[in-house]
Amino acid sequence: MIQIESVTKRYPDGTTAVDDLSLDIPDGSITVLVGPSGCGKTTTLRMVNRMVEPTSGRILLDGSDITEQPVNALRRSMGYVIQNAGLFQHRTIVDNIATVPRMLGWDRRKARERARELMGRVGLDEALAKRYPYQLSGGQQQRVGVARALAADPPVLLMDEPFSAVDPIVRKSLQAELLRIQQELGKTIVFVTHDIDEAIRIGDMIAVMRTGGRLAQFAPPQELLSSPADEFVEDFLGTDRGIRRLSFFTSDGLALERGPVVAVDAGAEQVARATAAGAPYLLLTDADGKPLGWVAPQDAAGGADKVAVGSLLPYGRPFAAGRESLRDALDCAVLSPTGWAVAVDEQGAVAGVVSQEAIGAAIRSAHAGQREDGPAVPVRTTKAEVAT
Ligand SMILES: Nc1ncnc2c1ncn2[C@@H]1O[C@H](COP(=O)(O)OP(=O)(O)OP(=O)(O)O)[C@@H](O)[C@H]1O
Repeated sequence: MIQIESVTKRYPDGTTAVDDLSLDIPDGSITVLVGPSGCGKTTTLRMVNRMVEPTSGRILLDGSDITEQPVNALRRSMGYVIQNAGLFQHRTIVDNIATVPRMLGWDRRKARERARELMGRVGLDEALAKRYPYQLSGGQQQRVGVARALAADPPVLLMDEPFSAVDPIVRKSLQAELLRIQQELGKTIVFVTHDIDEAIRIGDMIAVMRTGGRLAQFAPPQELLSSPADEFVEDFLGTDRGIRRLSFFTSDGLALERGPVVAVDAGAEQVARATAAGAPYLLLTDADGKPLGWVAPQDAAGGADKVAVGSLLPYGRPFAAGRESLRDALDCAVLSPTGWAVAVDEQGAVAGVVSQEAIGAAIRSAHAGQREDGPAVPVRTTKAEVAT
């Protein structure tokens, strides 16, 4: 655990960058420092690896004051990733990643082997190993930066706005990759960003800082969204926090209906049975159970096999039953022309359909459950999928 105890940093020009900050950063999870520009996030991160020394207070790593060990040893136990990756331009990708192992005295072959293994782990094609950084995209360079920080297998990763310079789609895939790596390797990650959406997507714990280097709130994302400590945090979270909070509720408990689902070769009798279930539309599926589209019951009364597939209403984006959140289910229902969301299993076959009203009821009961039981525990798989 990293414990930041009453730490203050005043720069020589009198700027107070961090003011009496105390934080317990748990092991094996992602803690995000978030806040407006200039609120002291980078200064805090750099005090953890002693690139900046506090004016007062102290920082403990596994119970020991970090000033008690040689600074080089401390930094070797902490990978460091920065915006734009900070790669060595004159070194190949594989040698960039092998930098720290080489510094630690590994022979070249072993260090390069490790580097190639890490390329796979961060989703880089091995064919890029011999290239130079300028021959890679921004997103690929950030992956190299993460691989380089992981090379000596440090227990701690410090990441300073690592994904800020890439476009939103690449950024989402880097976030998903980080969550996957975190699940596999269980590192203690301290991540700085000014983007609250990024913080909510990847953080297990989020420290919201305000200008002047003071802590506004330290809480898991779902608690931040449900109970912001004050107006500053509320404003910082933005207007749609109710919707975003739904990302933390699984779609597990949704009552999926199979009644209105009929195969494309269903005859008039089966259609009549499905119609009797009372849903305003029927969902037709192909021979593998995959969704084809919606049809009004009266238009299929002669049998689903008589309906032209081209005339079906589109089913929109289905959601993965149980694996995606209530937010995904609601999004699917809102975007569906019928107001019903389609749930699919891992093979993409229809698991059932669900109306906006039923999703609304599930949201109400999830909120009621949360009020009784305290903050909901985030579903990690859901979270990883949110980031993809
Ligand atoms: N070396 C320095 N000397 C003087 N003031 C500094 C120094 N480094 C940072 N500051 C000031 O300290 C405050 C906190 O800076 P810091 O970089 O930690 O903030 P930040 O939250 O990471 O900002 P950003 O999101 O813009 O990167 C700012 O007012 C900044 O101008």
